Amino acid sequence: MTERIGYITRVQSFSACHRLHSLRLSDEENKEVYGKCNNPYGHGHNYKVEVTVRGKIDPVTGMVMNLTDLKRSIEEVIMIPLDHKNLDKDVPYFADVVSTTENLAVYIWDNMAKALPASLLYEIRIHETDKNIVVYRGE
Ligand SMILES: Nc1nc2c(c(=O)[nH]1)N=C([C@H](O)[C@H](O)COP(=O)(O)OP(=O)(O)OP(=O)(O)O)CN2
Ligand SMILES: [Zn+2]
Repeated sequence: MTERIGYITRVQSFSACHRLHSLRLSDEENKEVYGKCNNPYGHGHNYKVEVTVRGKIDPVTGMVMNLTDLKRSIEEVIMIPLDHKNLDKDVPYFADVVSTTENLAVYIWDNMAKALPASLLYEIRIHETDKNIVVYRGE
């Protein structure tokens, strides 16, 4: 029987605040690079994350993986550590990593890759706003 490859995606929203500020730049350089997003009071987003896995459609179960299991991993990797948090202060990873959406995608990728069966994770897509979207595929 021909092997069929499928892609399945689960979408999860969460809210968090952050400030763009690099410890490797001076205060002046931070203002120059990040502009209003370097404001010391920070700002918030309603992030929308799409987690996509790629794999063989099992001929017996009809699934690439059970979406209920994907939902559980997303809860552990995204919702518990990130929802209603200050990314820079509450998430140790961002103590010395700038909380850009690119770096947030890398953080989610690394932790989802550990939580899912080997090689299933295909893509993390984050909508930071309606207009700003970041994609990371583990490269
Ligand atoms: N490469 C990146 N650039 C920027 C990031 C980022 O994560 N990666 N983040 C920001 C800010 O955090 C900020 O969230 C951008 O918000 P804002 O400019 O308000 O968003 P919009 O572009 O959607 O707003 P409009 O003014 O309505 O166009 C900045 N850069
Ligand atoms: Zn922001």
